[in-house]
Amino acid sequence: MTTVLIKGLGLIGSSLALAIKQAHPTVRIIGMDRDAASLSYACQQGMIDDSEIDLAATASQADIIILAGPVNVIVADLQQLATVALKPGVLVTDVGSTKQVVMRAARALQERGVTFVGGHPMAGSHKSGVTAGRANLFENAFYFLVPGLAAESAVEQLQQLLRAARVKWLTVTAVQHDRIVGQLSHLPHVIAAALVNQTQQALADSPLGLRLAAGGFKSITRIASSDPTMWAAILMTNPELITNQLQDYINQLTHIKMAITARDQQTLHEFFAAAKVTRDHLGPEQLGGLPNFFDLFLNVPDQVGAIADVTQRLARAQLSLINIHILEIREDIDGVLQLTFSDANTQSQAATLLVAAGYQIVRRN
Ligand SMILES: NC(=O)c1ccc[n+]([C@@H]2O[C@H](COP(=O)([O-])OP(=O)(O)OC[C@H]3O[C@@H](n4cnc5c(N)ncnc54)[C@H](O)[C@@H]3O)[C@@H](O)[C@H]2O)c1
Ligand SMILES: O=C(O)C(=O)C[C@]1(C(=O)O)C=C[C@@H](O)C=C1
Repeated sequence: MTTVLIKGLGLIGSSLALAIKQAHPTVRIIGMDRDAASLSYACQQGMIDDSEIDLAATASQADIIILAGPVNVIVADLQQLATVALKPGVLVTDVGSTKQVVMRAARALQERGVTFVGGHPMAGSHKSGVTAGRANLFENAFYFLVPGLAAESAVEQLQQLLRAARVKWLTVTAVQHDRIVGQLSHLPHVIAAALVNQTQQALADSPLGLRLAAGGFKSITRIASSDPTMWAAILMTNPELITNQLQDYINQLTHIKMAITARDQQTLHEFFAAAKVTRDHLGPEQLGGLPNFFDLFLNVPDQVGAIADVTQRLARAQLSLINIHILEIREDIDGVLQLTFSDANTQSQAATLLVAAGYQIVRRN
């Protein structure tokens, strides 16, 4: 029986566990996480078979080890794995969003003859944690592989293990990876967070402030809701490339600022026209991955049992919730519940059901 150890059972680790179980129900999955509640949730949901807390003591049981914590934790795990007993023939991989630092950290392990394949599914979400995990999170998305010194058979073994994830595999070097992903993922996260922070400050004196935002602000800033720990770790492990890309971006802003100052209509038009041509050629089929998560924002009264009423109605109709988040419940004032579903159909059925029960949907994403 194959044993897979997944360390870090958050969004990505749990989604991989679900995909592995789907294609290989007999594989034994050992889950590791510093958060006990995540481990017990994963056990209850059948994502994992066993939970452990000590990597050094558990690693030797595994045929495949998947490191799925924040990048700095992956680096520390690789350093630790280089010093402990491992099964002969074990395959180690990771899912970290930066690859040069990870490949460097894997060297000591490789020098011991252990196979390491760097990995990075280019899909995810601004949501984090085990409750957001789902088997089809990566469907149709690119999954970068950095084989380094690993043999082709090791890559095939990993692809076979994760076949239910239905990804598009792409082999790259660590340098290629960090440059492309820096531009397509790391830089946008910096920009989104900077825009939210700057807007918050700029509108601090406006009574409704950010609440007046419509589609434009919401689309460009969704990812500002991502996990700060994960993103700090990513920027700390790809600093040179990101600062260069950030400087190029600042140059673009300076250029457009100068055009606005000079009332240079032609430059402004060219600026937007060039971006439109590029973006219009990127249809959904060119952009990897399925749409993300489907949210309903619901007004709920400040009454005992109000949240239970919502969840019970959904459960009776067999409409599965991925996540529930209380955004605001203040005494004597209606609160807002954020309900997250895995697909548009469930979201729409839930909306119909809840509206029929008298609830008011204030927003849907
Ligand atoms: N979120 C995304 O969109 C995305 C996409 C692709 C890859 N990644 C990468 O995948 C990795 C995991 O990201 P995620 O979105 O699943 O994050 P997450 O926050 O949902 O999960 C991380 C998990 O690691 C656990 N953890 C943190 N430090 C730990 C430690 N020292 N020991 C044990 N467990 C620890 C946390 O408790 C949490 O359960 C990161 O390296 C990230 O860069 C993220
Ligand atoms: O969809 C999102 O919310 C994501 O941020 C996913 C996203 C990205 O596209 O930037 C984030 C980090 C990853 O390493 C890969 C994918």
